[in-house]
Amino acid sequence: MSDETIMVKIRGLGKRFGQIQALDGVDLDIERGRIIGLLGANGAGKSTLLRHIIGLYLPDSGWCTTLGCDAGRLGPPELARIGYVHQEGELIDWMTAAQLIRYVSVYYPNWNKELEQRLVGEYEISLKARVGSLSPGQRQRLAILIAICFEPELLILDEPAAALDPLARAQFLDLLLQLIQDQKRTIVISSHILSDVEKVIDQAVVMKAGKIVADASFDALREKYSRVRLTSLAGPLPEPLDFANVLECRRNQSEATLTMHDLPPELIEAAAARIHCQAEVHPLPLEDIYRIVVA
Ligand SMILES: Nc1ncnc2c1ncn2[C@@H]1O[C@H](COP(=O)(O)OP(=O)(O)OP(=O)(O)O)[C@@H](O)[C@H]1O
Repeated sequence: MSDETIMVKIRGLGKRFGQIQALDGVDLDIERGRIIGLLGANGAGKSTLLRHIIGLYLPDSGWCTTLGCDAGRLGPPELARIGYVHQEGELIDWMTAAQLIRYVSVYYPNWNKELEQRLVGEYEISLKARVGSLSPGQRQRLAILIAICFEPELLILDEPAAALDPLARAQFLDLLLQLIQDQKRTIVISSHILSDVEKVIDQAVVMKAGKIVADASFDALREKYSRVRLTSLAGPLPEPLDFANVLECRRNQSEATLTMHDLPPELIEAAAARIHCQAEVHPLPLEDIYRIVVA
């Protein structure tokens, strides 16, 4: 794949904080135009990985290039193409929201004034309020506005929705969906709210104890895992059920719900017909896929 299409390339990345191996041999390619969900339990290494991508941390071993440049040496031209929103977003507290927006926007020739005005309205940002007086959710909205309005090619979102109320989260997801209409934009989003993430991502990267344990297109994961509801058409279900590739089974006399992997719907339906059952095959929600992958 040409380097033009790879926004971030990571090989053998390792980072230790004292006794803690926060990253342990991470390899990852992030392609242009993708929206990637970075998932993992608390302490899995997500924020540490994202901070390496933008050069805030330097690796102990391995390397990371971002926009074709060693991440530790990103300069103003590259940083002007990267947006970053994180949980502890540091904003300038003594300014009003309006002053902060103006202060940031002058640095960016691409600043999208129309998007700014739309987000100020949709997010109900009080322009006259001092940044330091805003609630965590209001600060988060302001941080999102600032990271998005200069139209970065690469947008790194570290738990961007953690402080948002359900309505603001839904608005934020809509906004992400609009942003990715632009095929050139790439978004990496870490979040624990998997029901949100699954609405927008097309690649899932799952971390556990500093390693990547899954890196796949979301479509491939949804093909790999399925939930099957079996209903007996004649008499009780056989005991045991003669099905391959079953990860979990809940059943009673006449119905069963199976979590399965690597079995196409045609084969599931054929196996169900052999035991006189009807099978409904559904994709597995991301939350369940995640549970299986990190087990
Ligand atoms: N600056 C630091 N100093 C010391 N330890 C750190 C530092 N940053 C991260 N760690 C440790 O590295 C590990 C990975 O942390 P990281 O913040 O990357 O995890 P995470 O997956 O983002 O977690 P969460 O979902 O809770 O945000 C944790 O054990 C954390 O305590």
